This record gives sequence, structure tokens and C-alpha cells, in this order.
Amino acid sequence: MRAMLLVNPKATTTNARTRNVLIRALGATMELTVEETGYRGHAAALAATACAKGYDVVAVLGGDGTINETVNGLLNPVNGVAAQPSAPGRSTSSASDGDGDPSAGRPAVIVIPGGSANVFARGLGLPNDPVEALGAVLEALREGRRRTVGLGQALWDNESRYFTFCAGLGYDAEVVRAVEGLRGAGRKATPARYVNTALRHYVATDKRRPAMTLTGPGIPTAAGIFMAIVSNTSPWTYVGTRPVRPTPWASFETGLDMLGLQRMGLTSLMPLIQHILTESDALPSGRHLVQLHDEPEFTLTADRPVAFELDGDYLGERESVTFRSIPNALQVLV
Ligand SMILES: Nc1ncnc2c1ncn2[C@@H]1O[C@H](COP(=O)(O)OP(=O)(O)OP(=O)(O)O)[C@@H](O)[C@H]1O
Repeated sequence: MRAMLLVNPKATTTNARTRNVLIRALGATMELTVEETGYRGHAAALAATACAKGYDVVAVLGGDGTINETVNGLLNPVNGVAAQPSAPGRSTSSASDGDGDPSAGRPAVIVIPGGSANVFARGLGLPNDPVEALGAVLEALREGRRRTVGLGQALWDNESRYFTFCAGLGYDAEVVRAVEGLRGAGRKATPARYVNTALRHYVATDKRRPAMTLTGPGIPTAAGIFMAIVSNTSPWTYVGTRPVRPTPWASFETGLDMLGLQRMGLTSLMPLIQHILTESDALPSGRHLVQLHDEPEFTLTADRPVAFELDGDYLGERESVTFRSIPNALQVLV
């Protein structure tokens, strides 16, 4: 088996020792090529190359940002750059073999958590520790175990991008933008920093004029949405070891889920926050919530630009984003 290992040396919890353990362990079972990412977007280009060269496996040591780039590289084999998106209602998935399992035409993925939150890795059931995760992956390799997962795809203007666990419009993306600003100034992305930033930013976010409307084939139109969380899996994120589950029914094996908030006041938010921090499988309840489960496609349109994030990466302000489920997109060795 030929494998390419992508290492982001700048990811929060990645270090040379872990990288060397990984190289030795994976190198003992596969023909391994090691590549370090040198800049933003590099993982996408490397993954696209691995796909074009017929590698069997792409392994990633890094955080959710590097995983996201890798996945986009695997699904966009031309340099990891998205082709012009097709009209809503038609999948742009670039599977090479169509027969119901597009994942079979792409390298399988190995994920070793090396970032700050590692939501994708943990959502797959991997331990958050890189060496323990490696143990689980080696077991999967020995037993020939793989899991086929679906992805989400976001399409806006003339762009598109796949996501592994979530996308968001509104307050949540405003918080991601603020934390990215702090990281740019040299601060680390810790759970406490996210919580503090979210609390501080709550004062500033617009709680009076909701901007968004939800539409989609077979979906009742819902207006007056302040923020929307779009999920390809659950948990949505973690605060330390505690999972946060606004869309508890979301899974890699189903379409996309969404939670939209039509009120942002504290009396509406507090019970919701309490609920999503519990282990309950029940959907959050409330008349101010708009919820979708297992949907193939829907669109959020805003009457003014709203902040947009995807897999924890801030992607600017947008007025319309279509979300699609891409079933059976990838095989993961887990
Ligand atoms: N050599 C590099 N120098 C600077 N940035 C890089 C380099 N290689 C990759 N990157 C960028 O760093 C970003 C963040 O990396 P990554 O997600 O792996 O780690 P993280 O930010 O610590 O984890 P998380 O996403 O869980 O917070 C990625 O989006 C990637 O584009």
C-alpha cells in the first residue's frame, strides 16, 4: 500500500516527536512518503497530487483545518481547487467511478489529531491523543477496517468547498472570526479562549434584526433566522472533553442537519445551551428553533452579508450559501 503522510508542523499540538513516531509506525506497514505543509492551501494541493498519482492512503497529522484542506484536495483533483459549482439540485462530487460508492475511487484517509479541537477525528471515535489515535488506526489497518463517510458541501457565488463536520452562518462564525483574529496576534486557540470570546462577542452581535431565510426543495420556508449551524456529524464541537450537540441526530451516514435560531435573547439561549451540553439524544425544543435532519440540500439567504465559517475556518461574509450532502464521499481507516 502506498501512503502519503501530510504533517502540518504549525498545528497546535503537533510536534516532531509525534511526527517521528508516526513515520516509524506507518512506514513499517506501508510505503510512506512524508510531506510537511508549508502554507495555507498546501495540504489541498498535496492531497490532489496523491489522488492523481494513485496513492492508496493519505494520512494527516494536523488539526481540522488541515483535514478540511486534504478532503478538498481529494475531491477536487485539479490542484485541490474547486471547479465551477453546478446548479443547485445536481451534485458536483467528482467521483471517478459513480456506481453508488464514489469513495472507492479516492485514497482512503487516516486522521491523527494534531490540532486544537480535532472535531473530525473525535467525531470518528478516535482518541484525542495522537499516539493513542495511532494505535487505533494501526488496529484498523491490521484488520482491514474502513468506514465510508459522507461530507457536506457549501456553495456560494462562484465558489464551493467541502466540509467534514460543520458550517455556520451568523453569531458562531462571528466568534470563529474573532478567535482567528486573536490567533493571528499570537494567542493560542484554547477552549477557554473560545468560550470567553463567545461571551464577550454576545454583547456585540445583532440580537434585533435577523438576516436569514431558509429555503430548499420540500422544506418549509423559515424566515427570521439569526444564526444557523449546519452539521455533517455530531458533536458539533467540544469544550475541553465535553461534547456540544446542537444537532444530536446528525451523522456521517445521513444527509445534513441544521439548527437555526430565531431568537438570540438570554432567556431563549440559556435553556438551549444547557440542553446541548447534556448527553441527551433528544432534539433541542422551542418555537424559536428551526431544525432540519437528514436533508440533501437547502439554502440560507441573508438580506445583508453575514459571517460564514466552515469546519472552524472563517470564510468571509456571505449573502447566500447552499448546503449539500455528498454521501459516501470518503473512506476513513478507523
Ligand atoms: N507551514 C504552515 N505555516 C502556517 N500555516 C500553515 C502551515 N501549514 C498549514 N497551515 C495552515 O494552518 C491552518 C491551521 O492548521 P490546523 O487546522 O492543522 O491546526 P490547528 O489550527 O492547530 O487546529 P484546529 O483547526 O483544530 O484549530 C490550516 O488551515 C493550514 O492551512
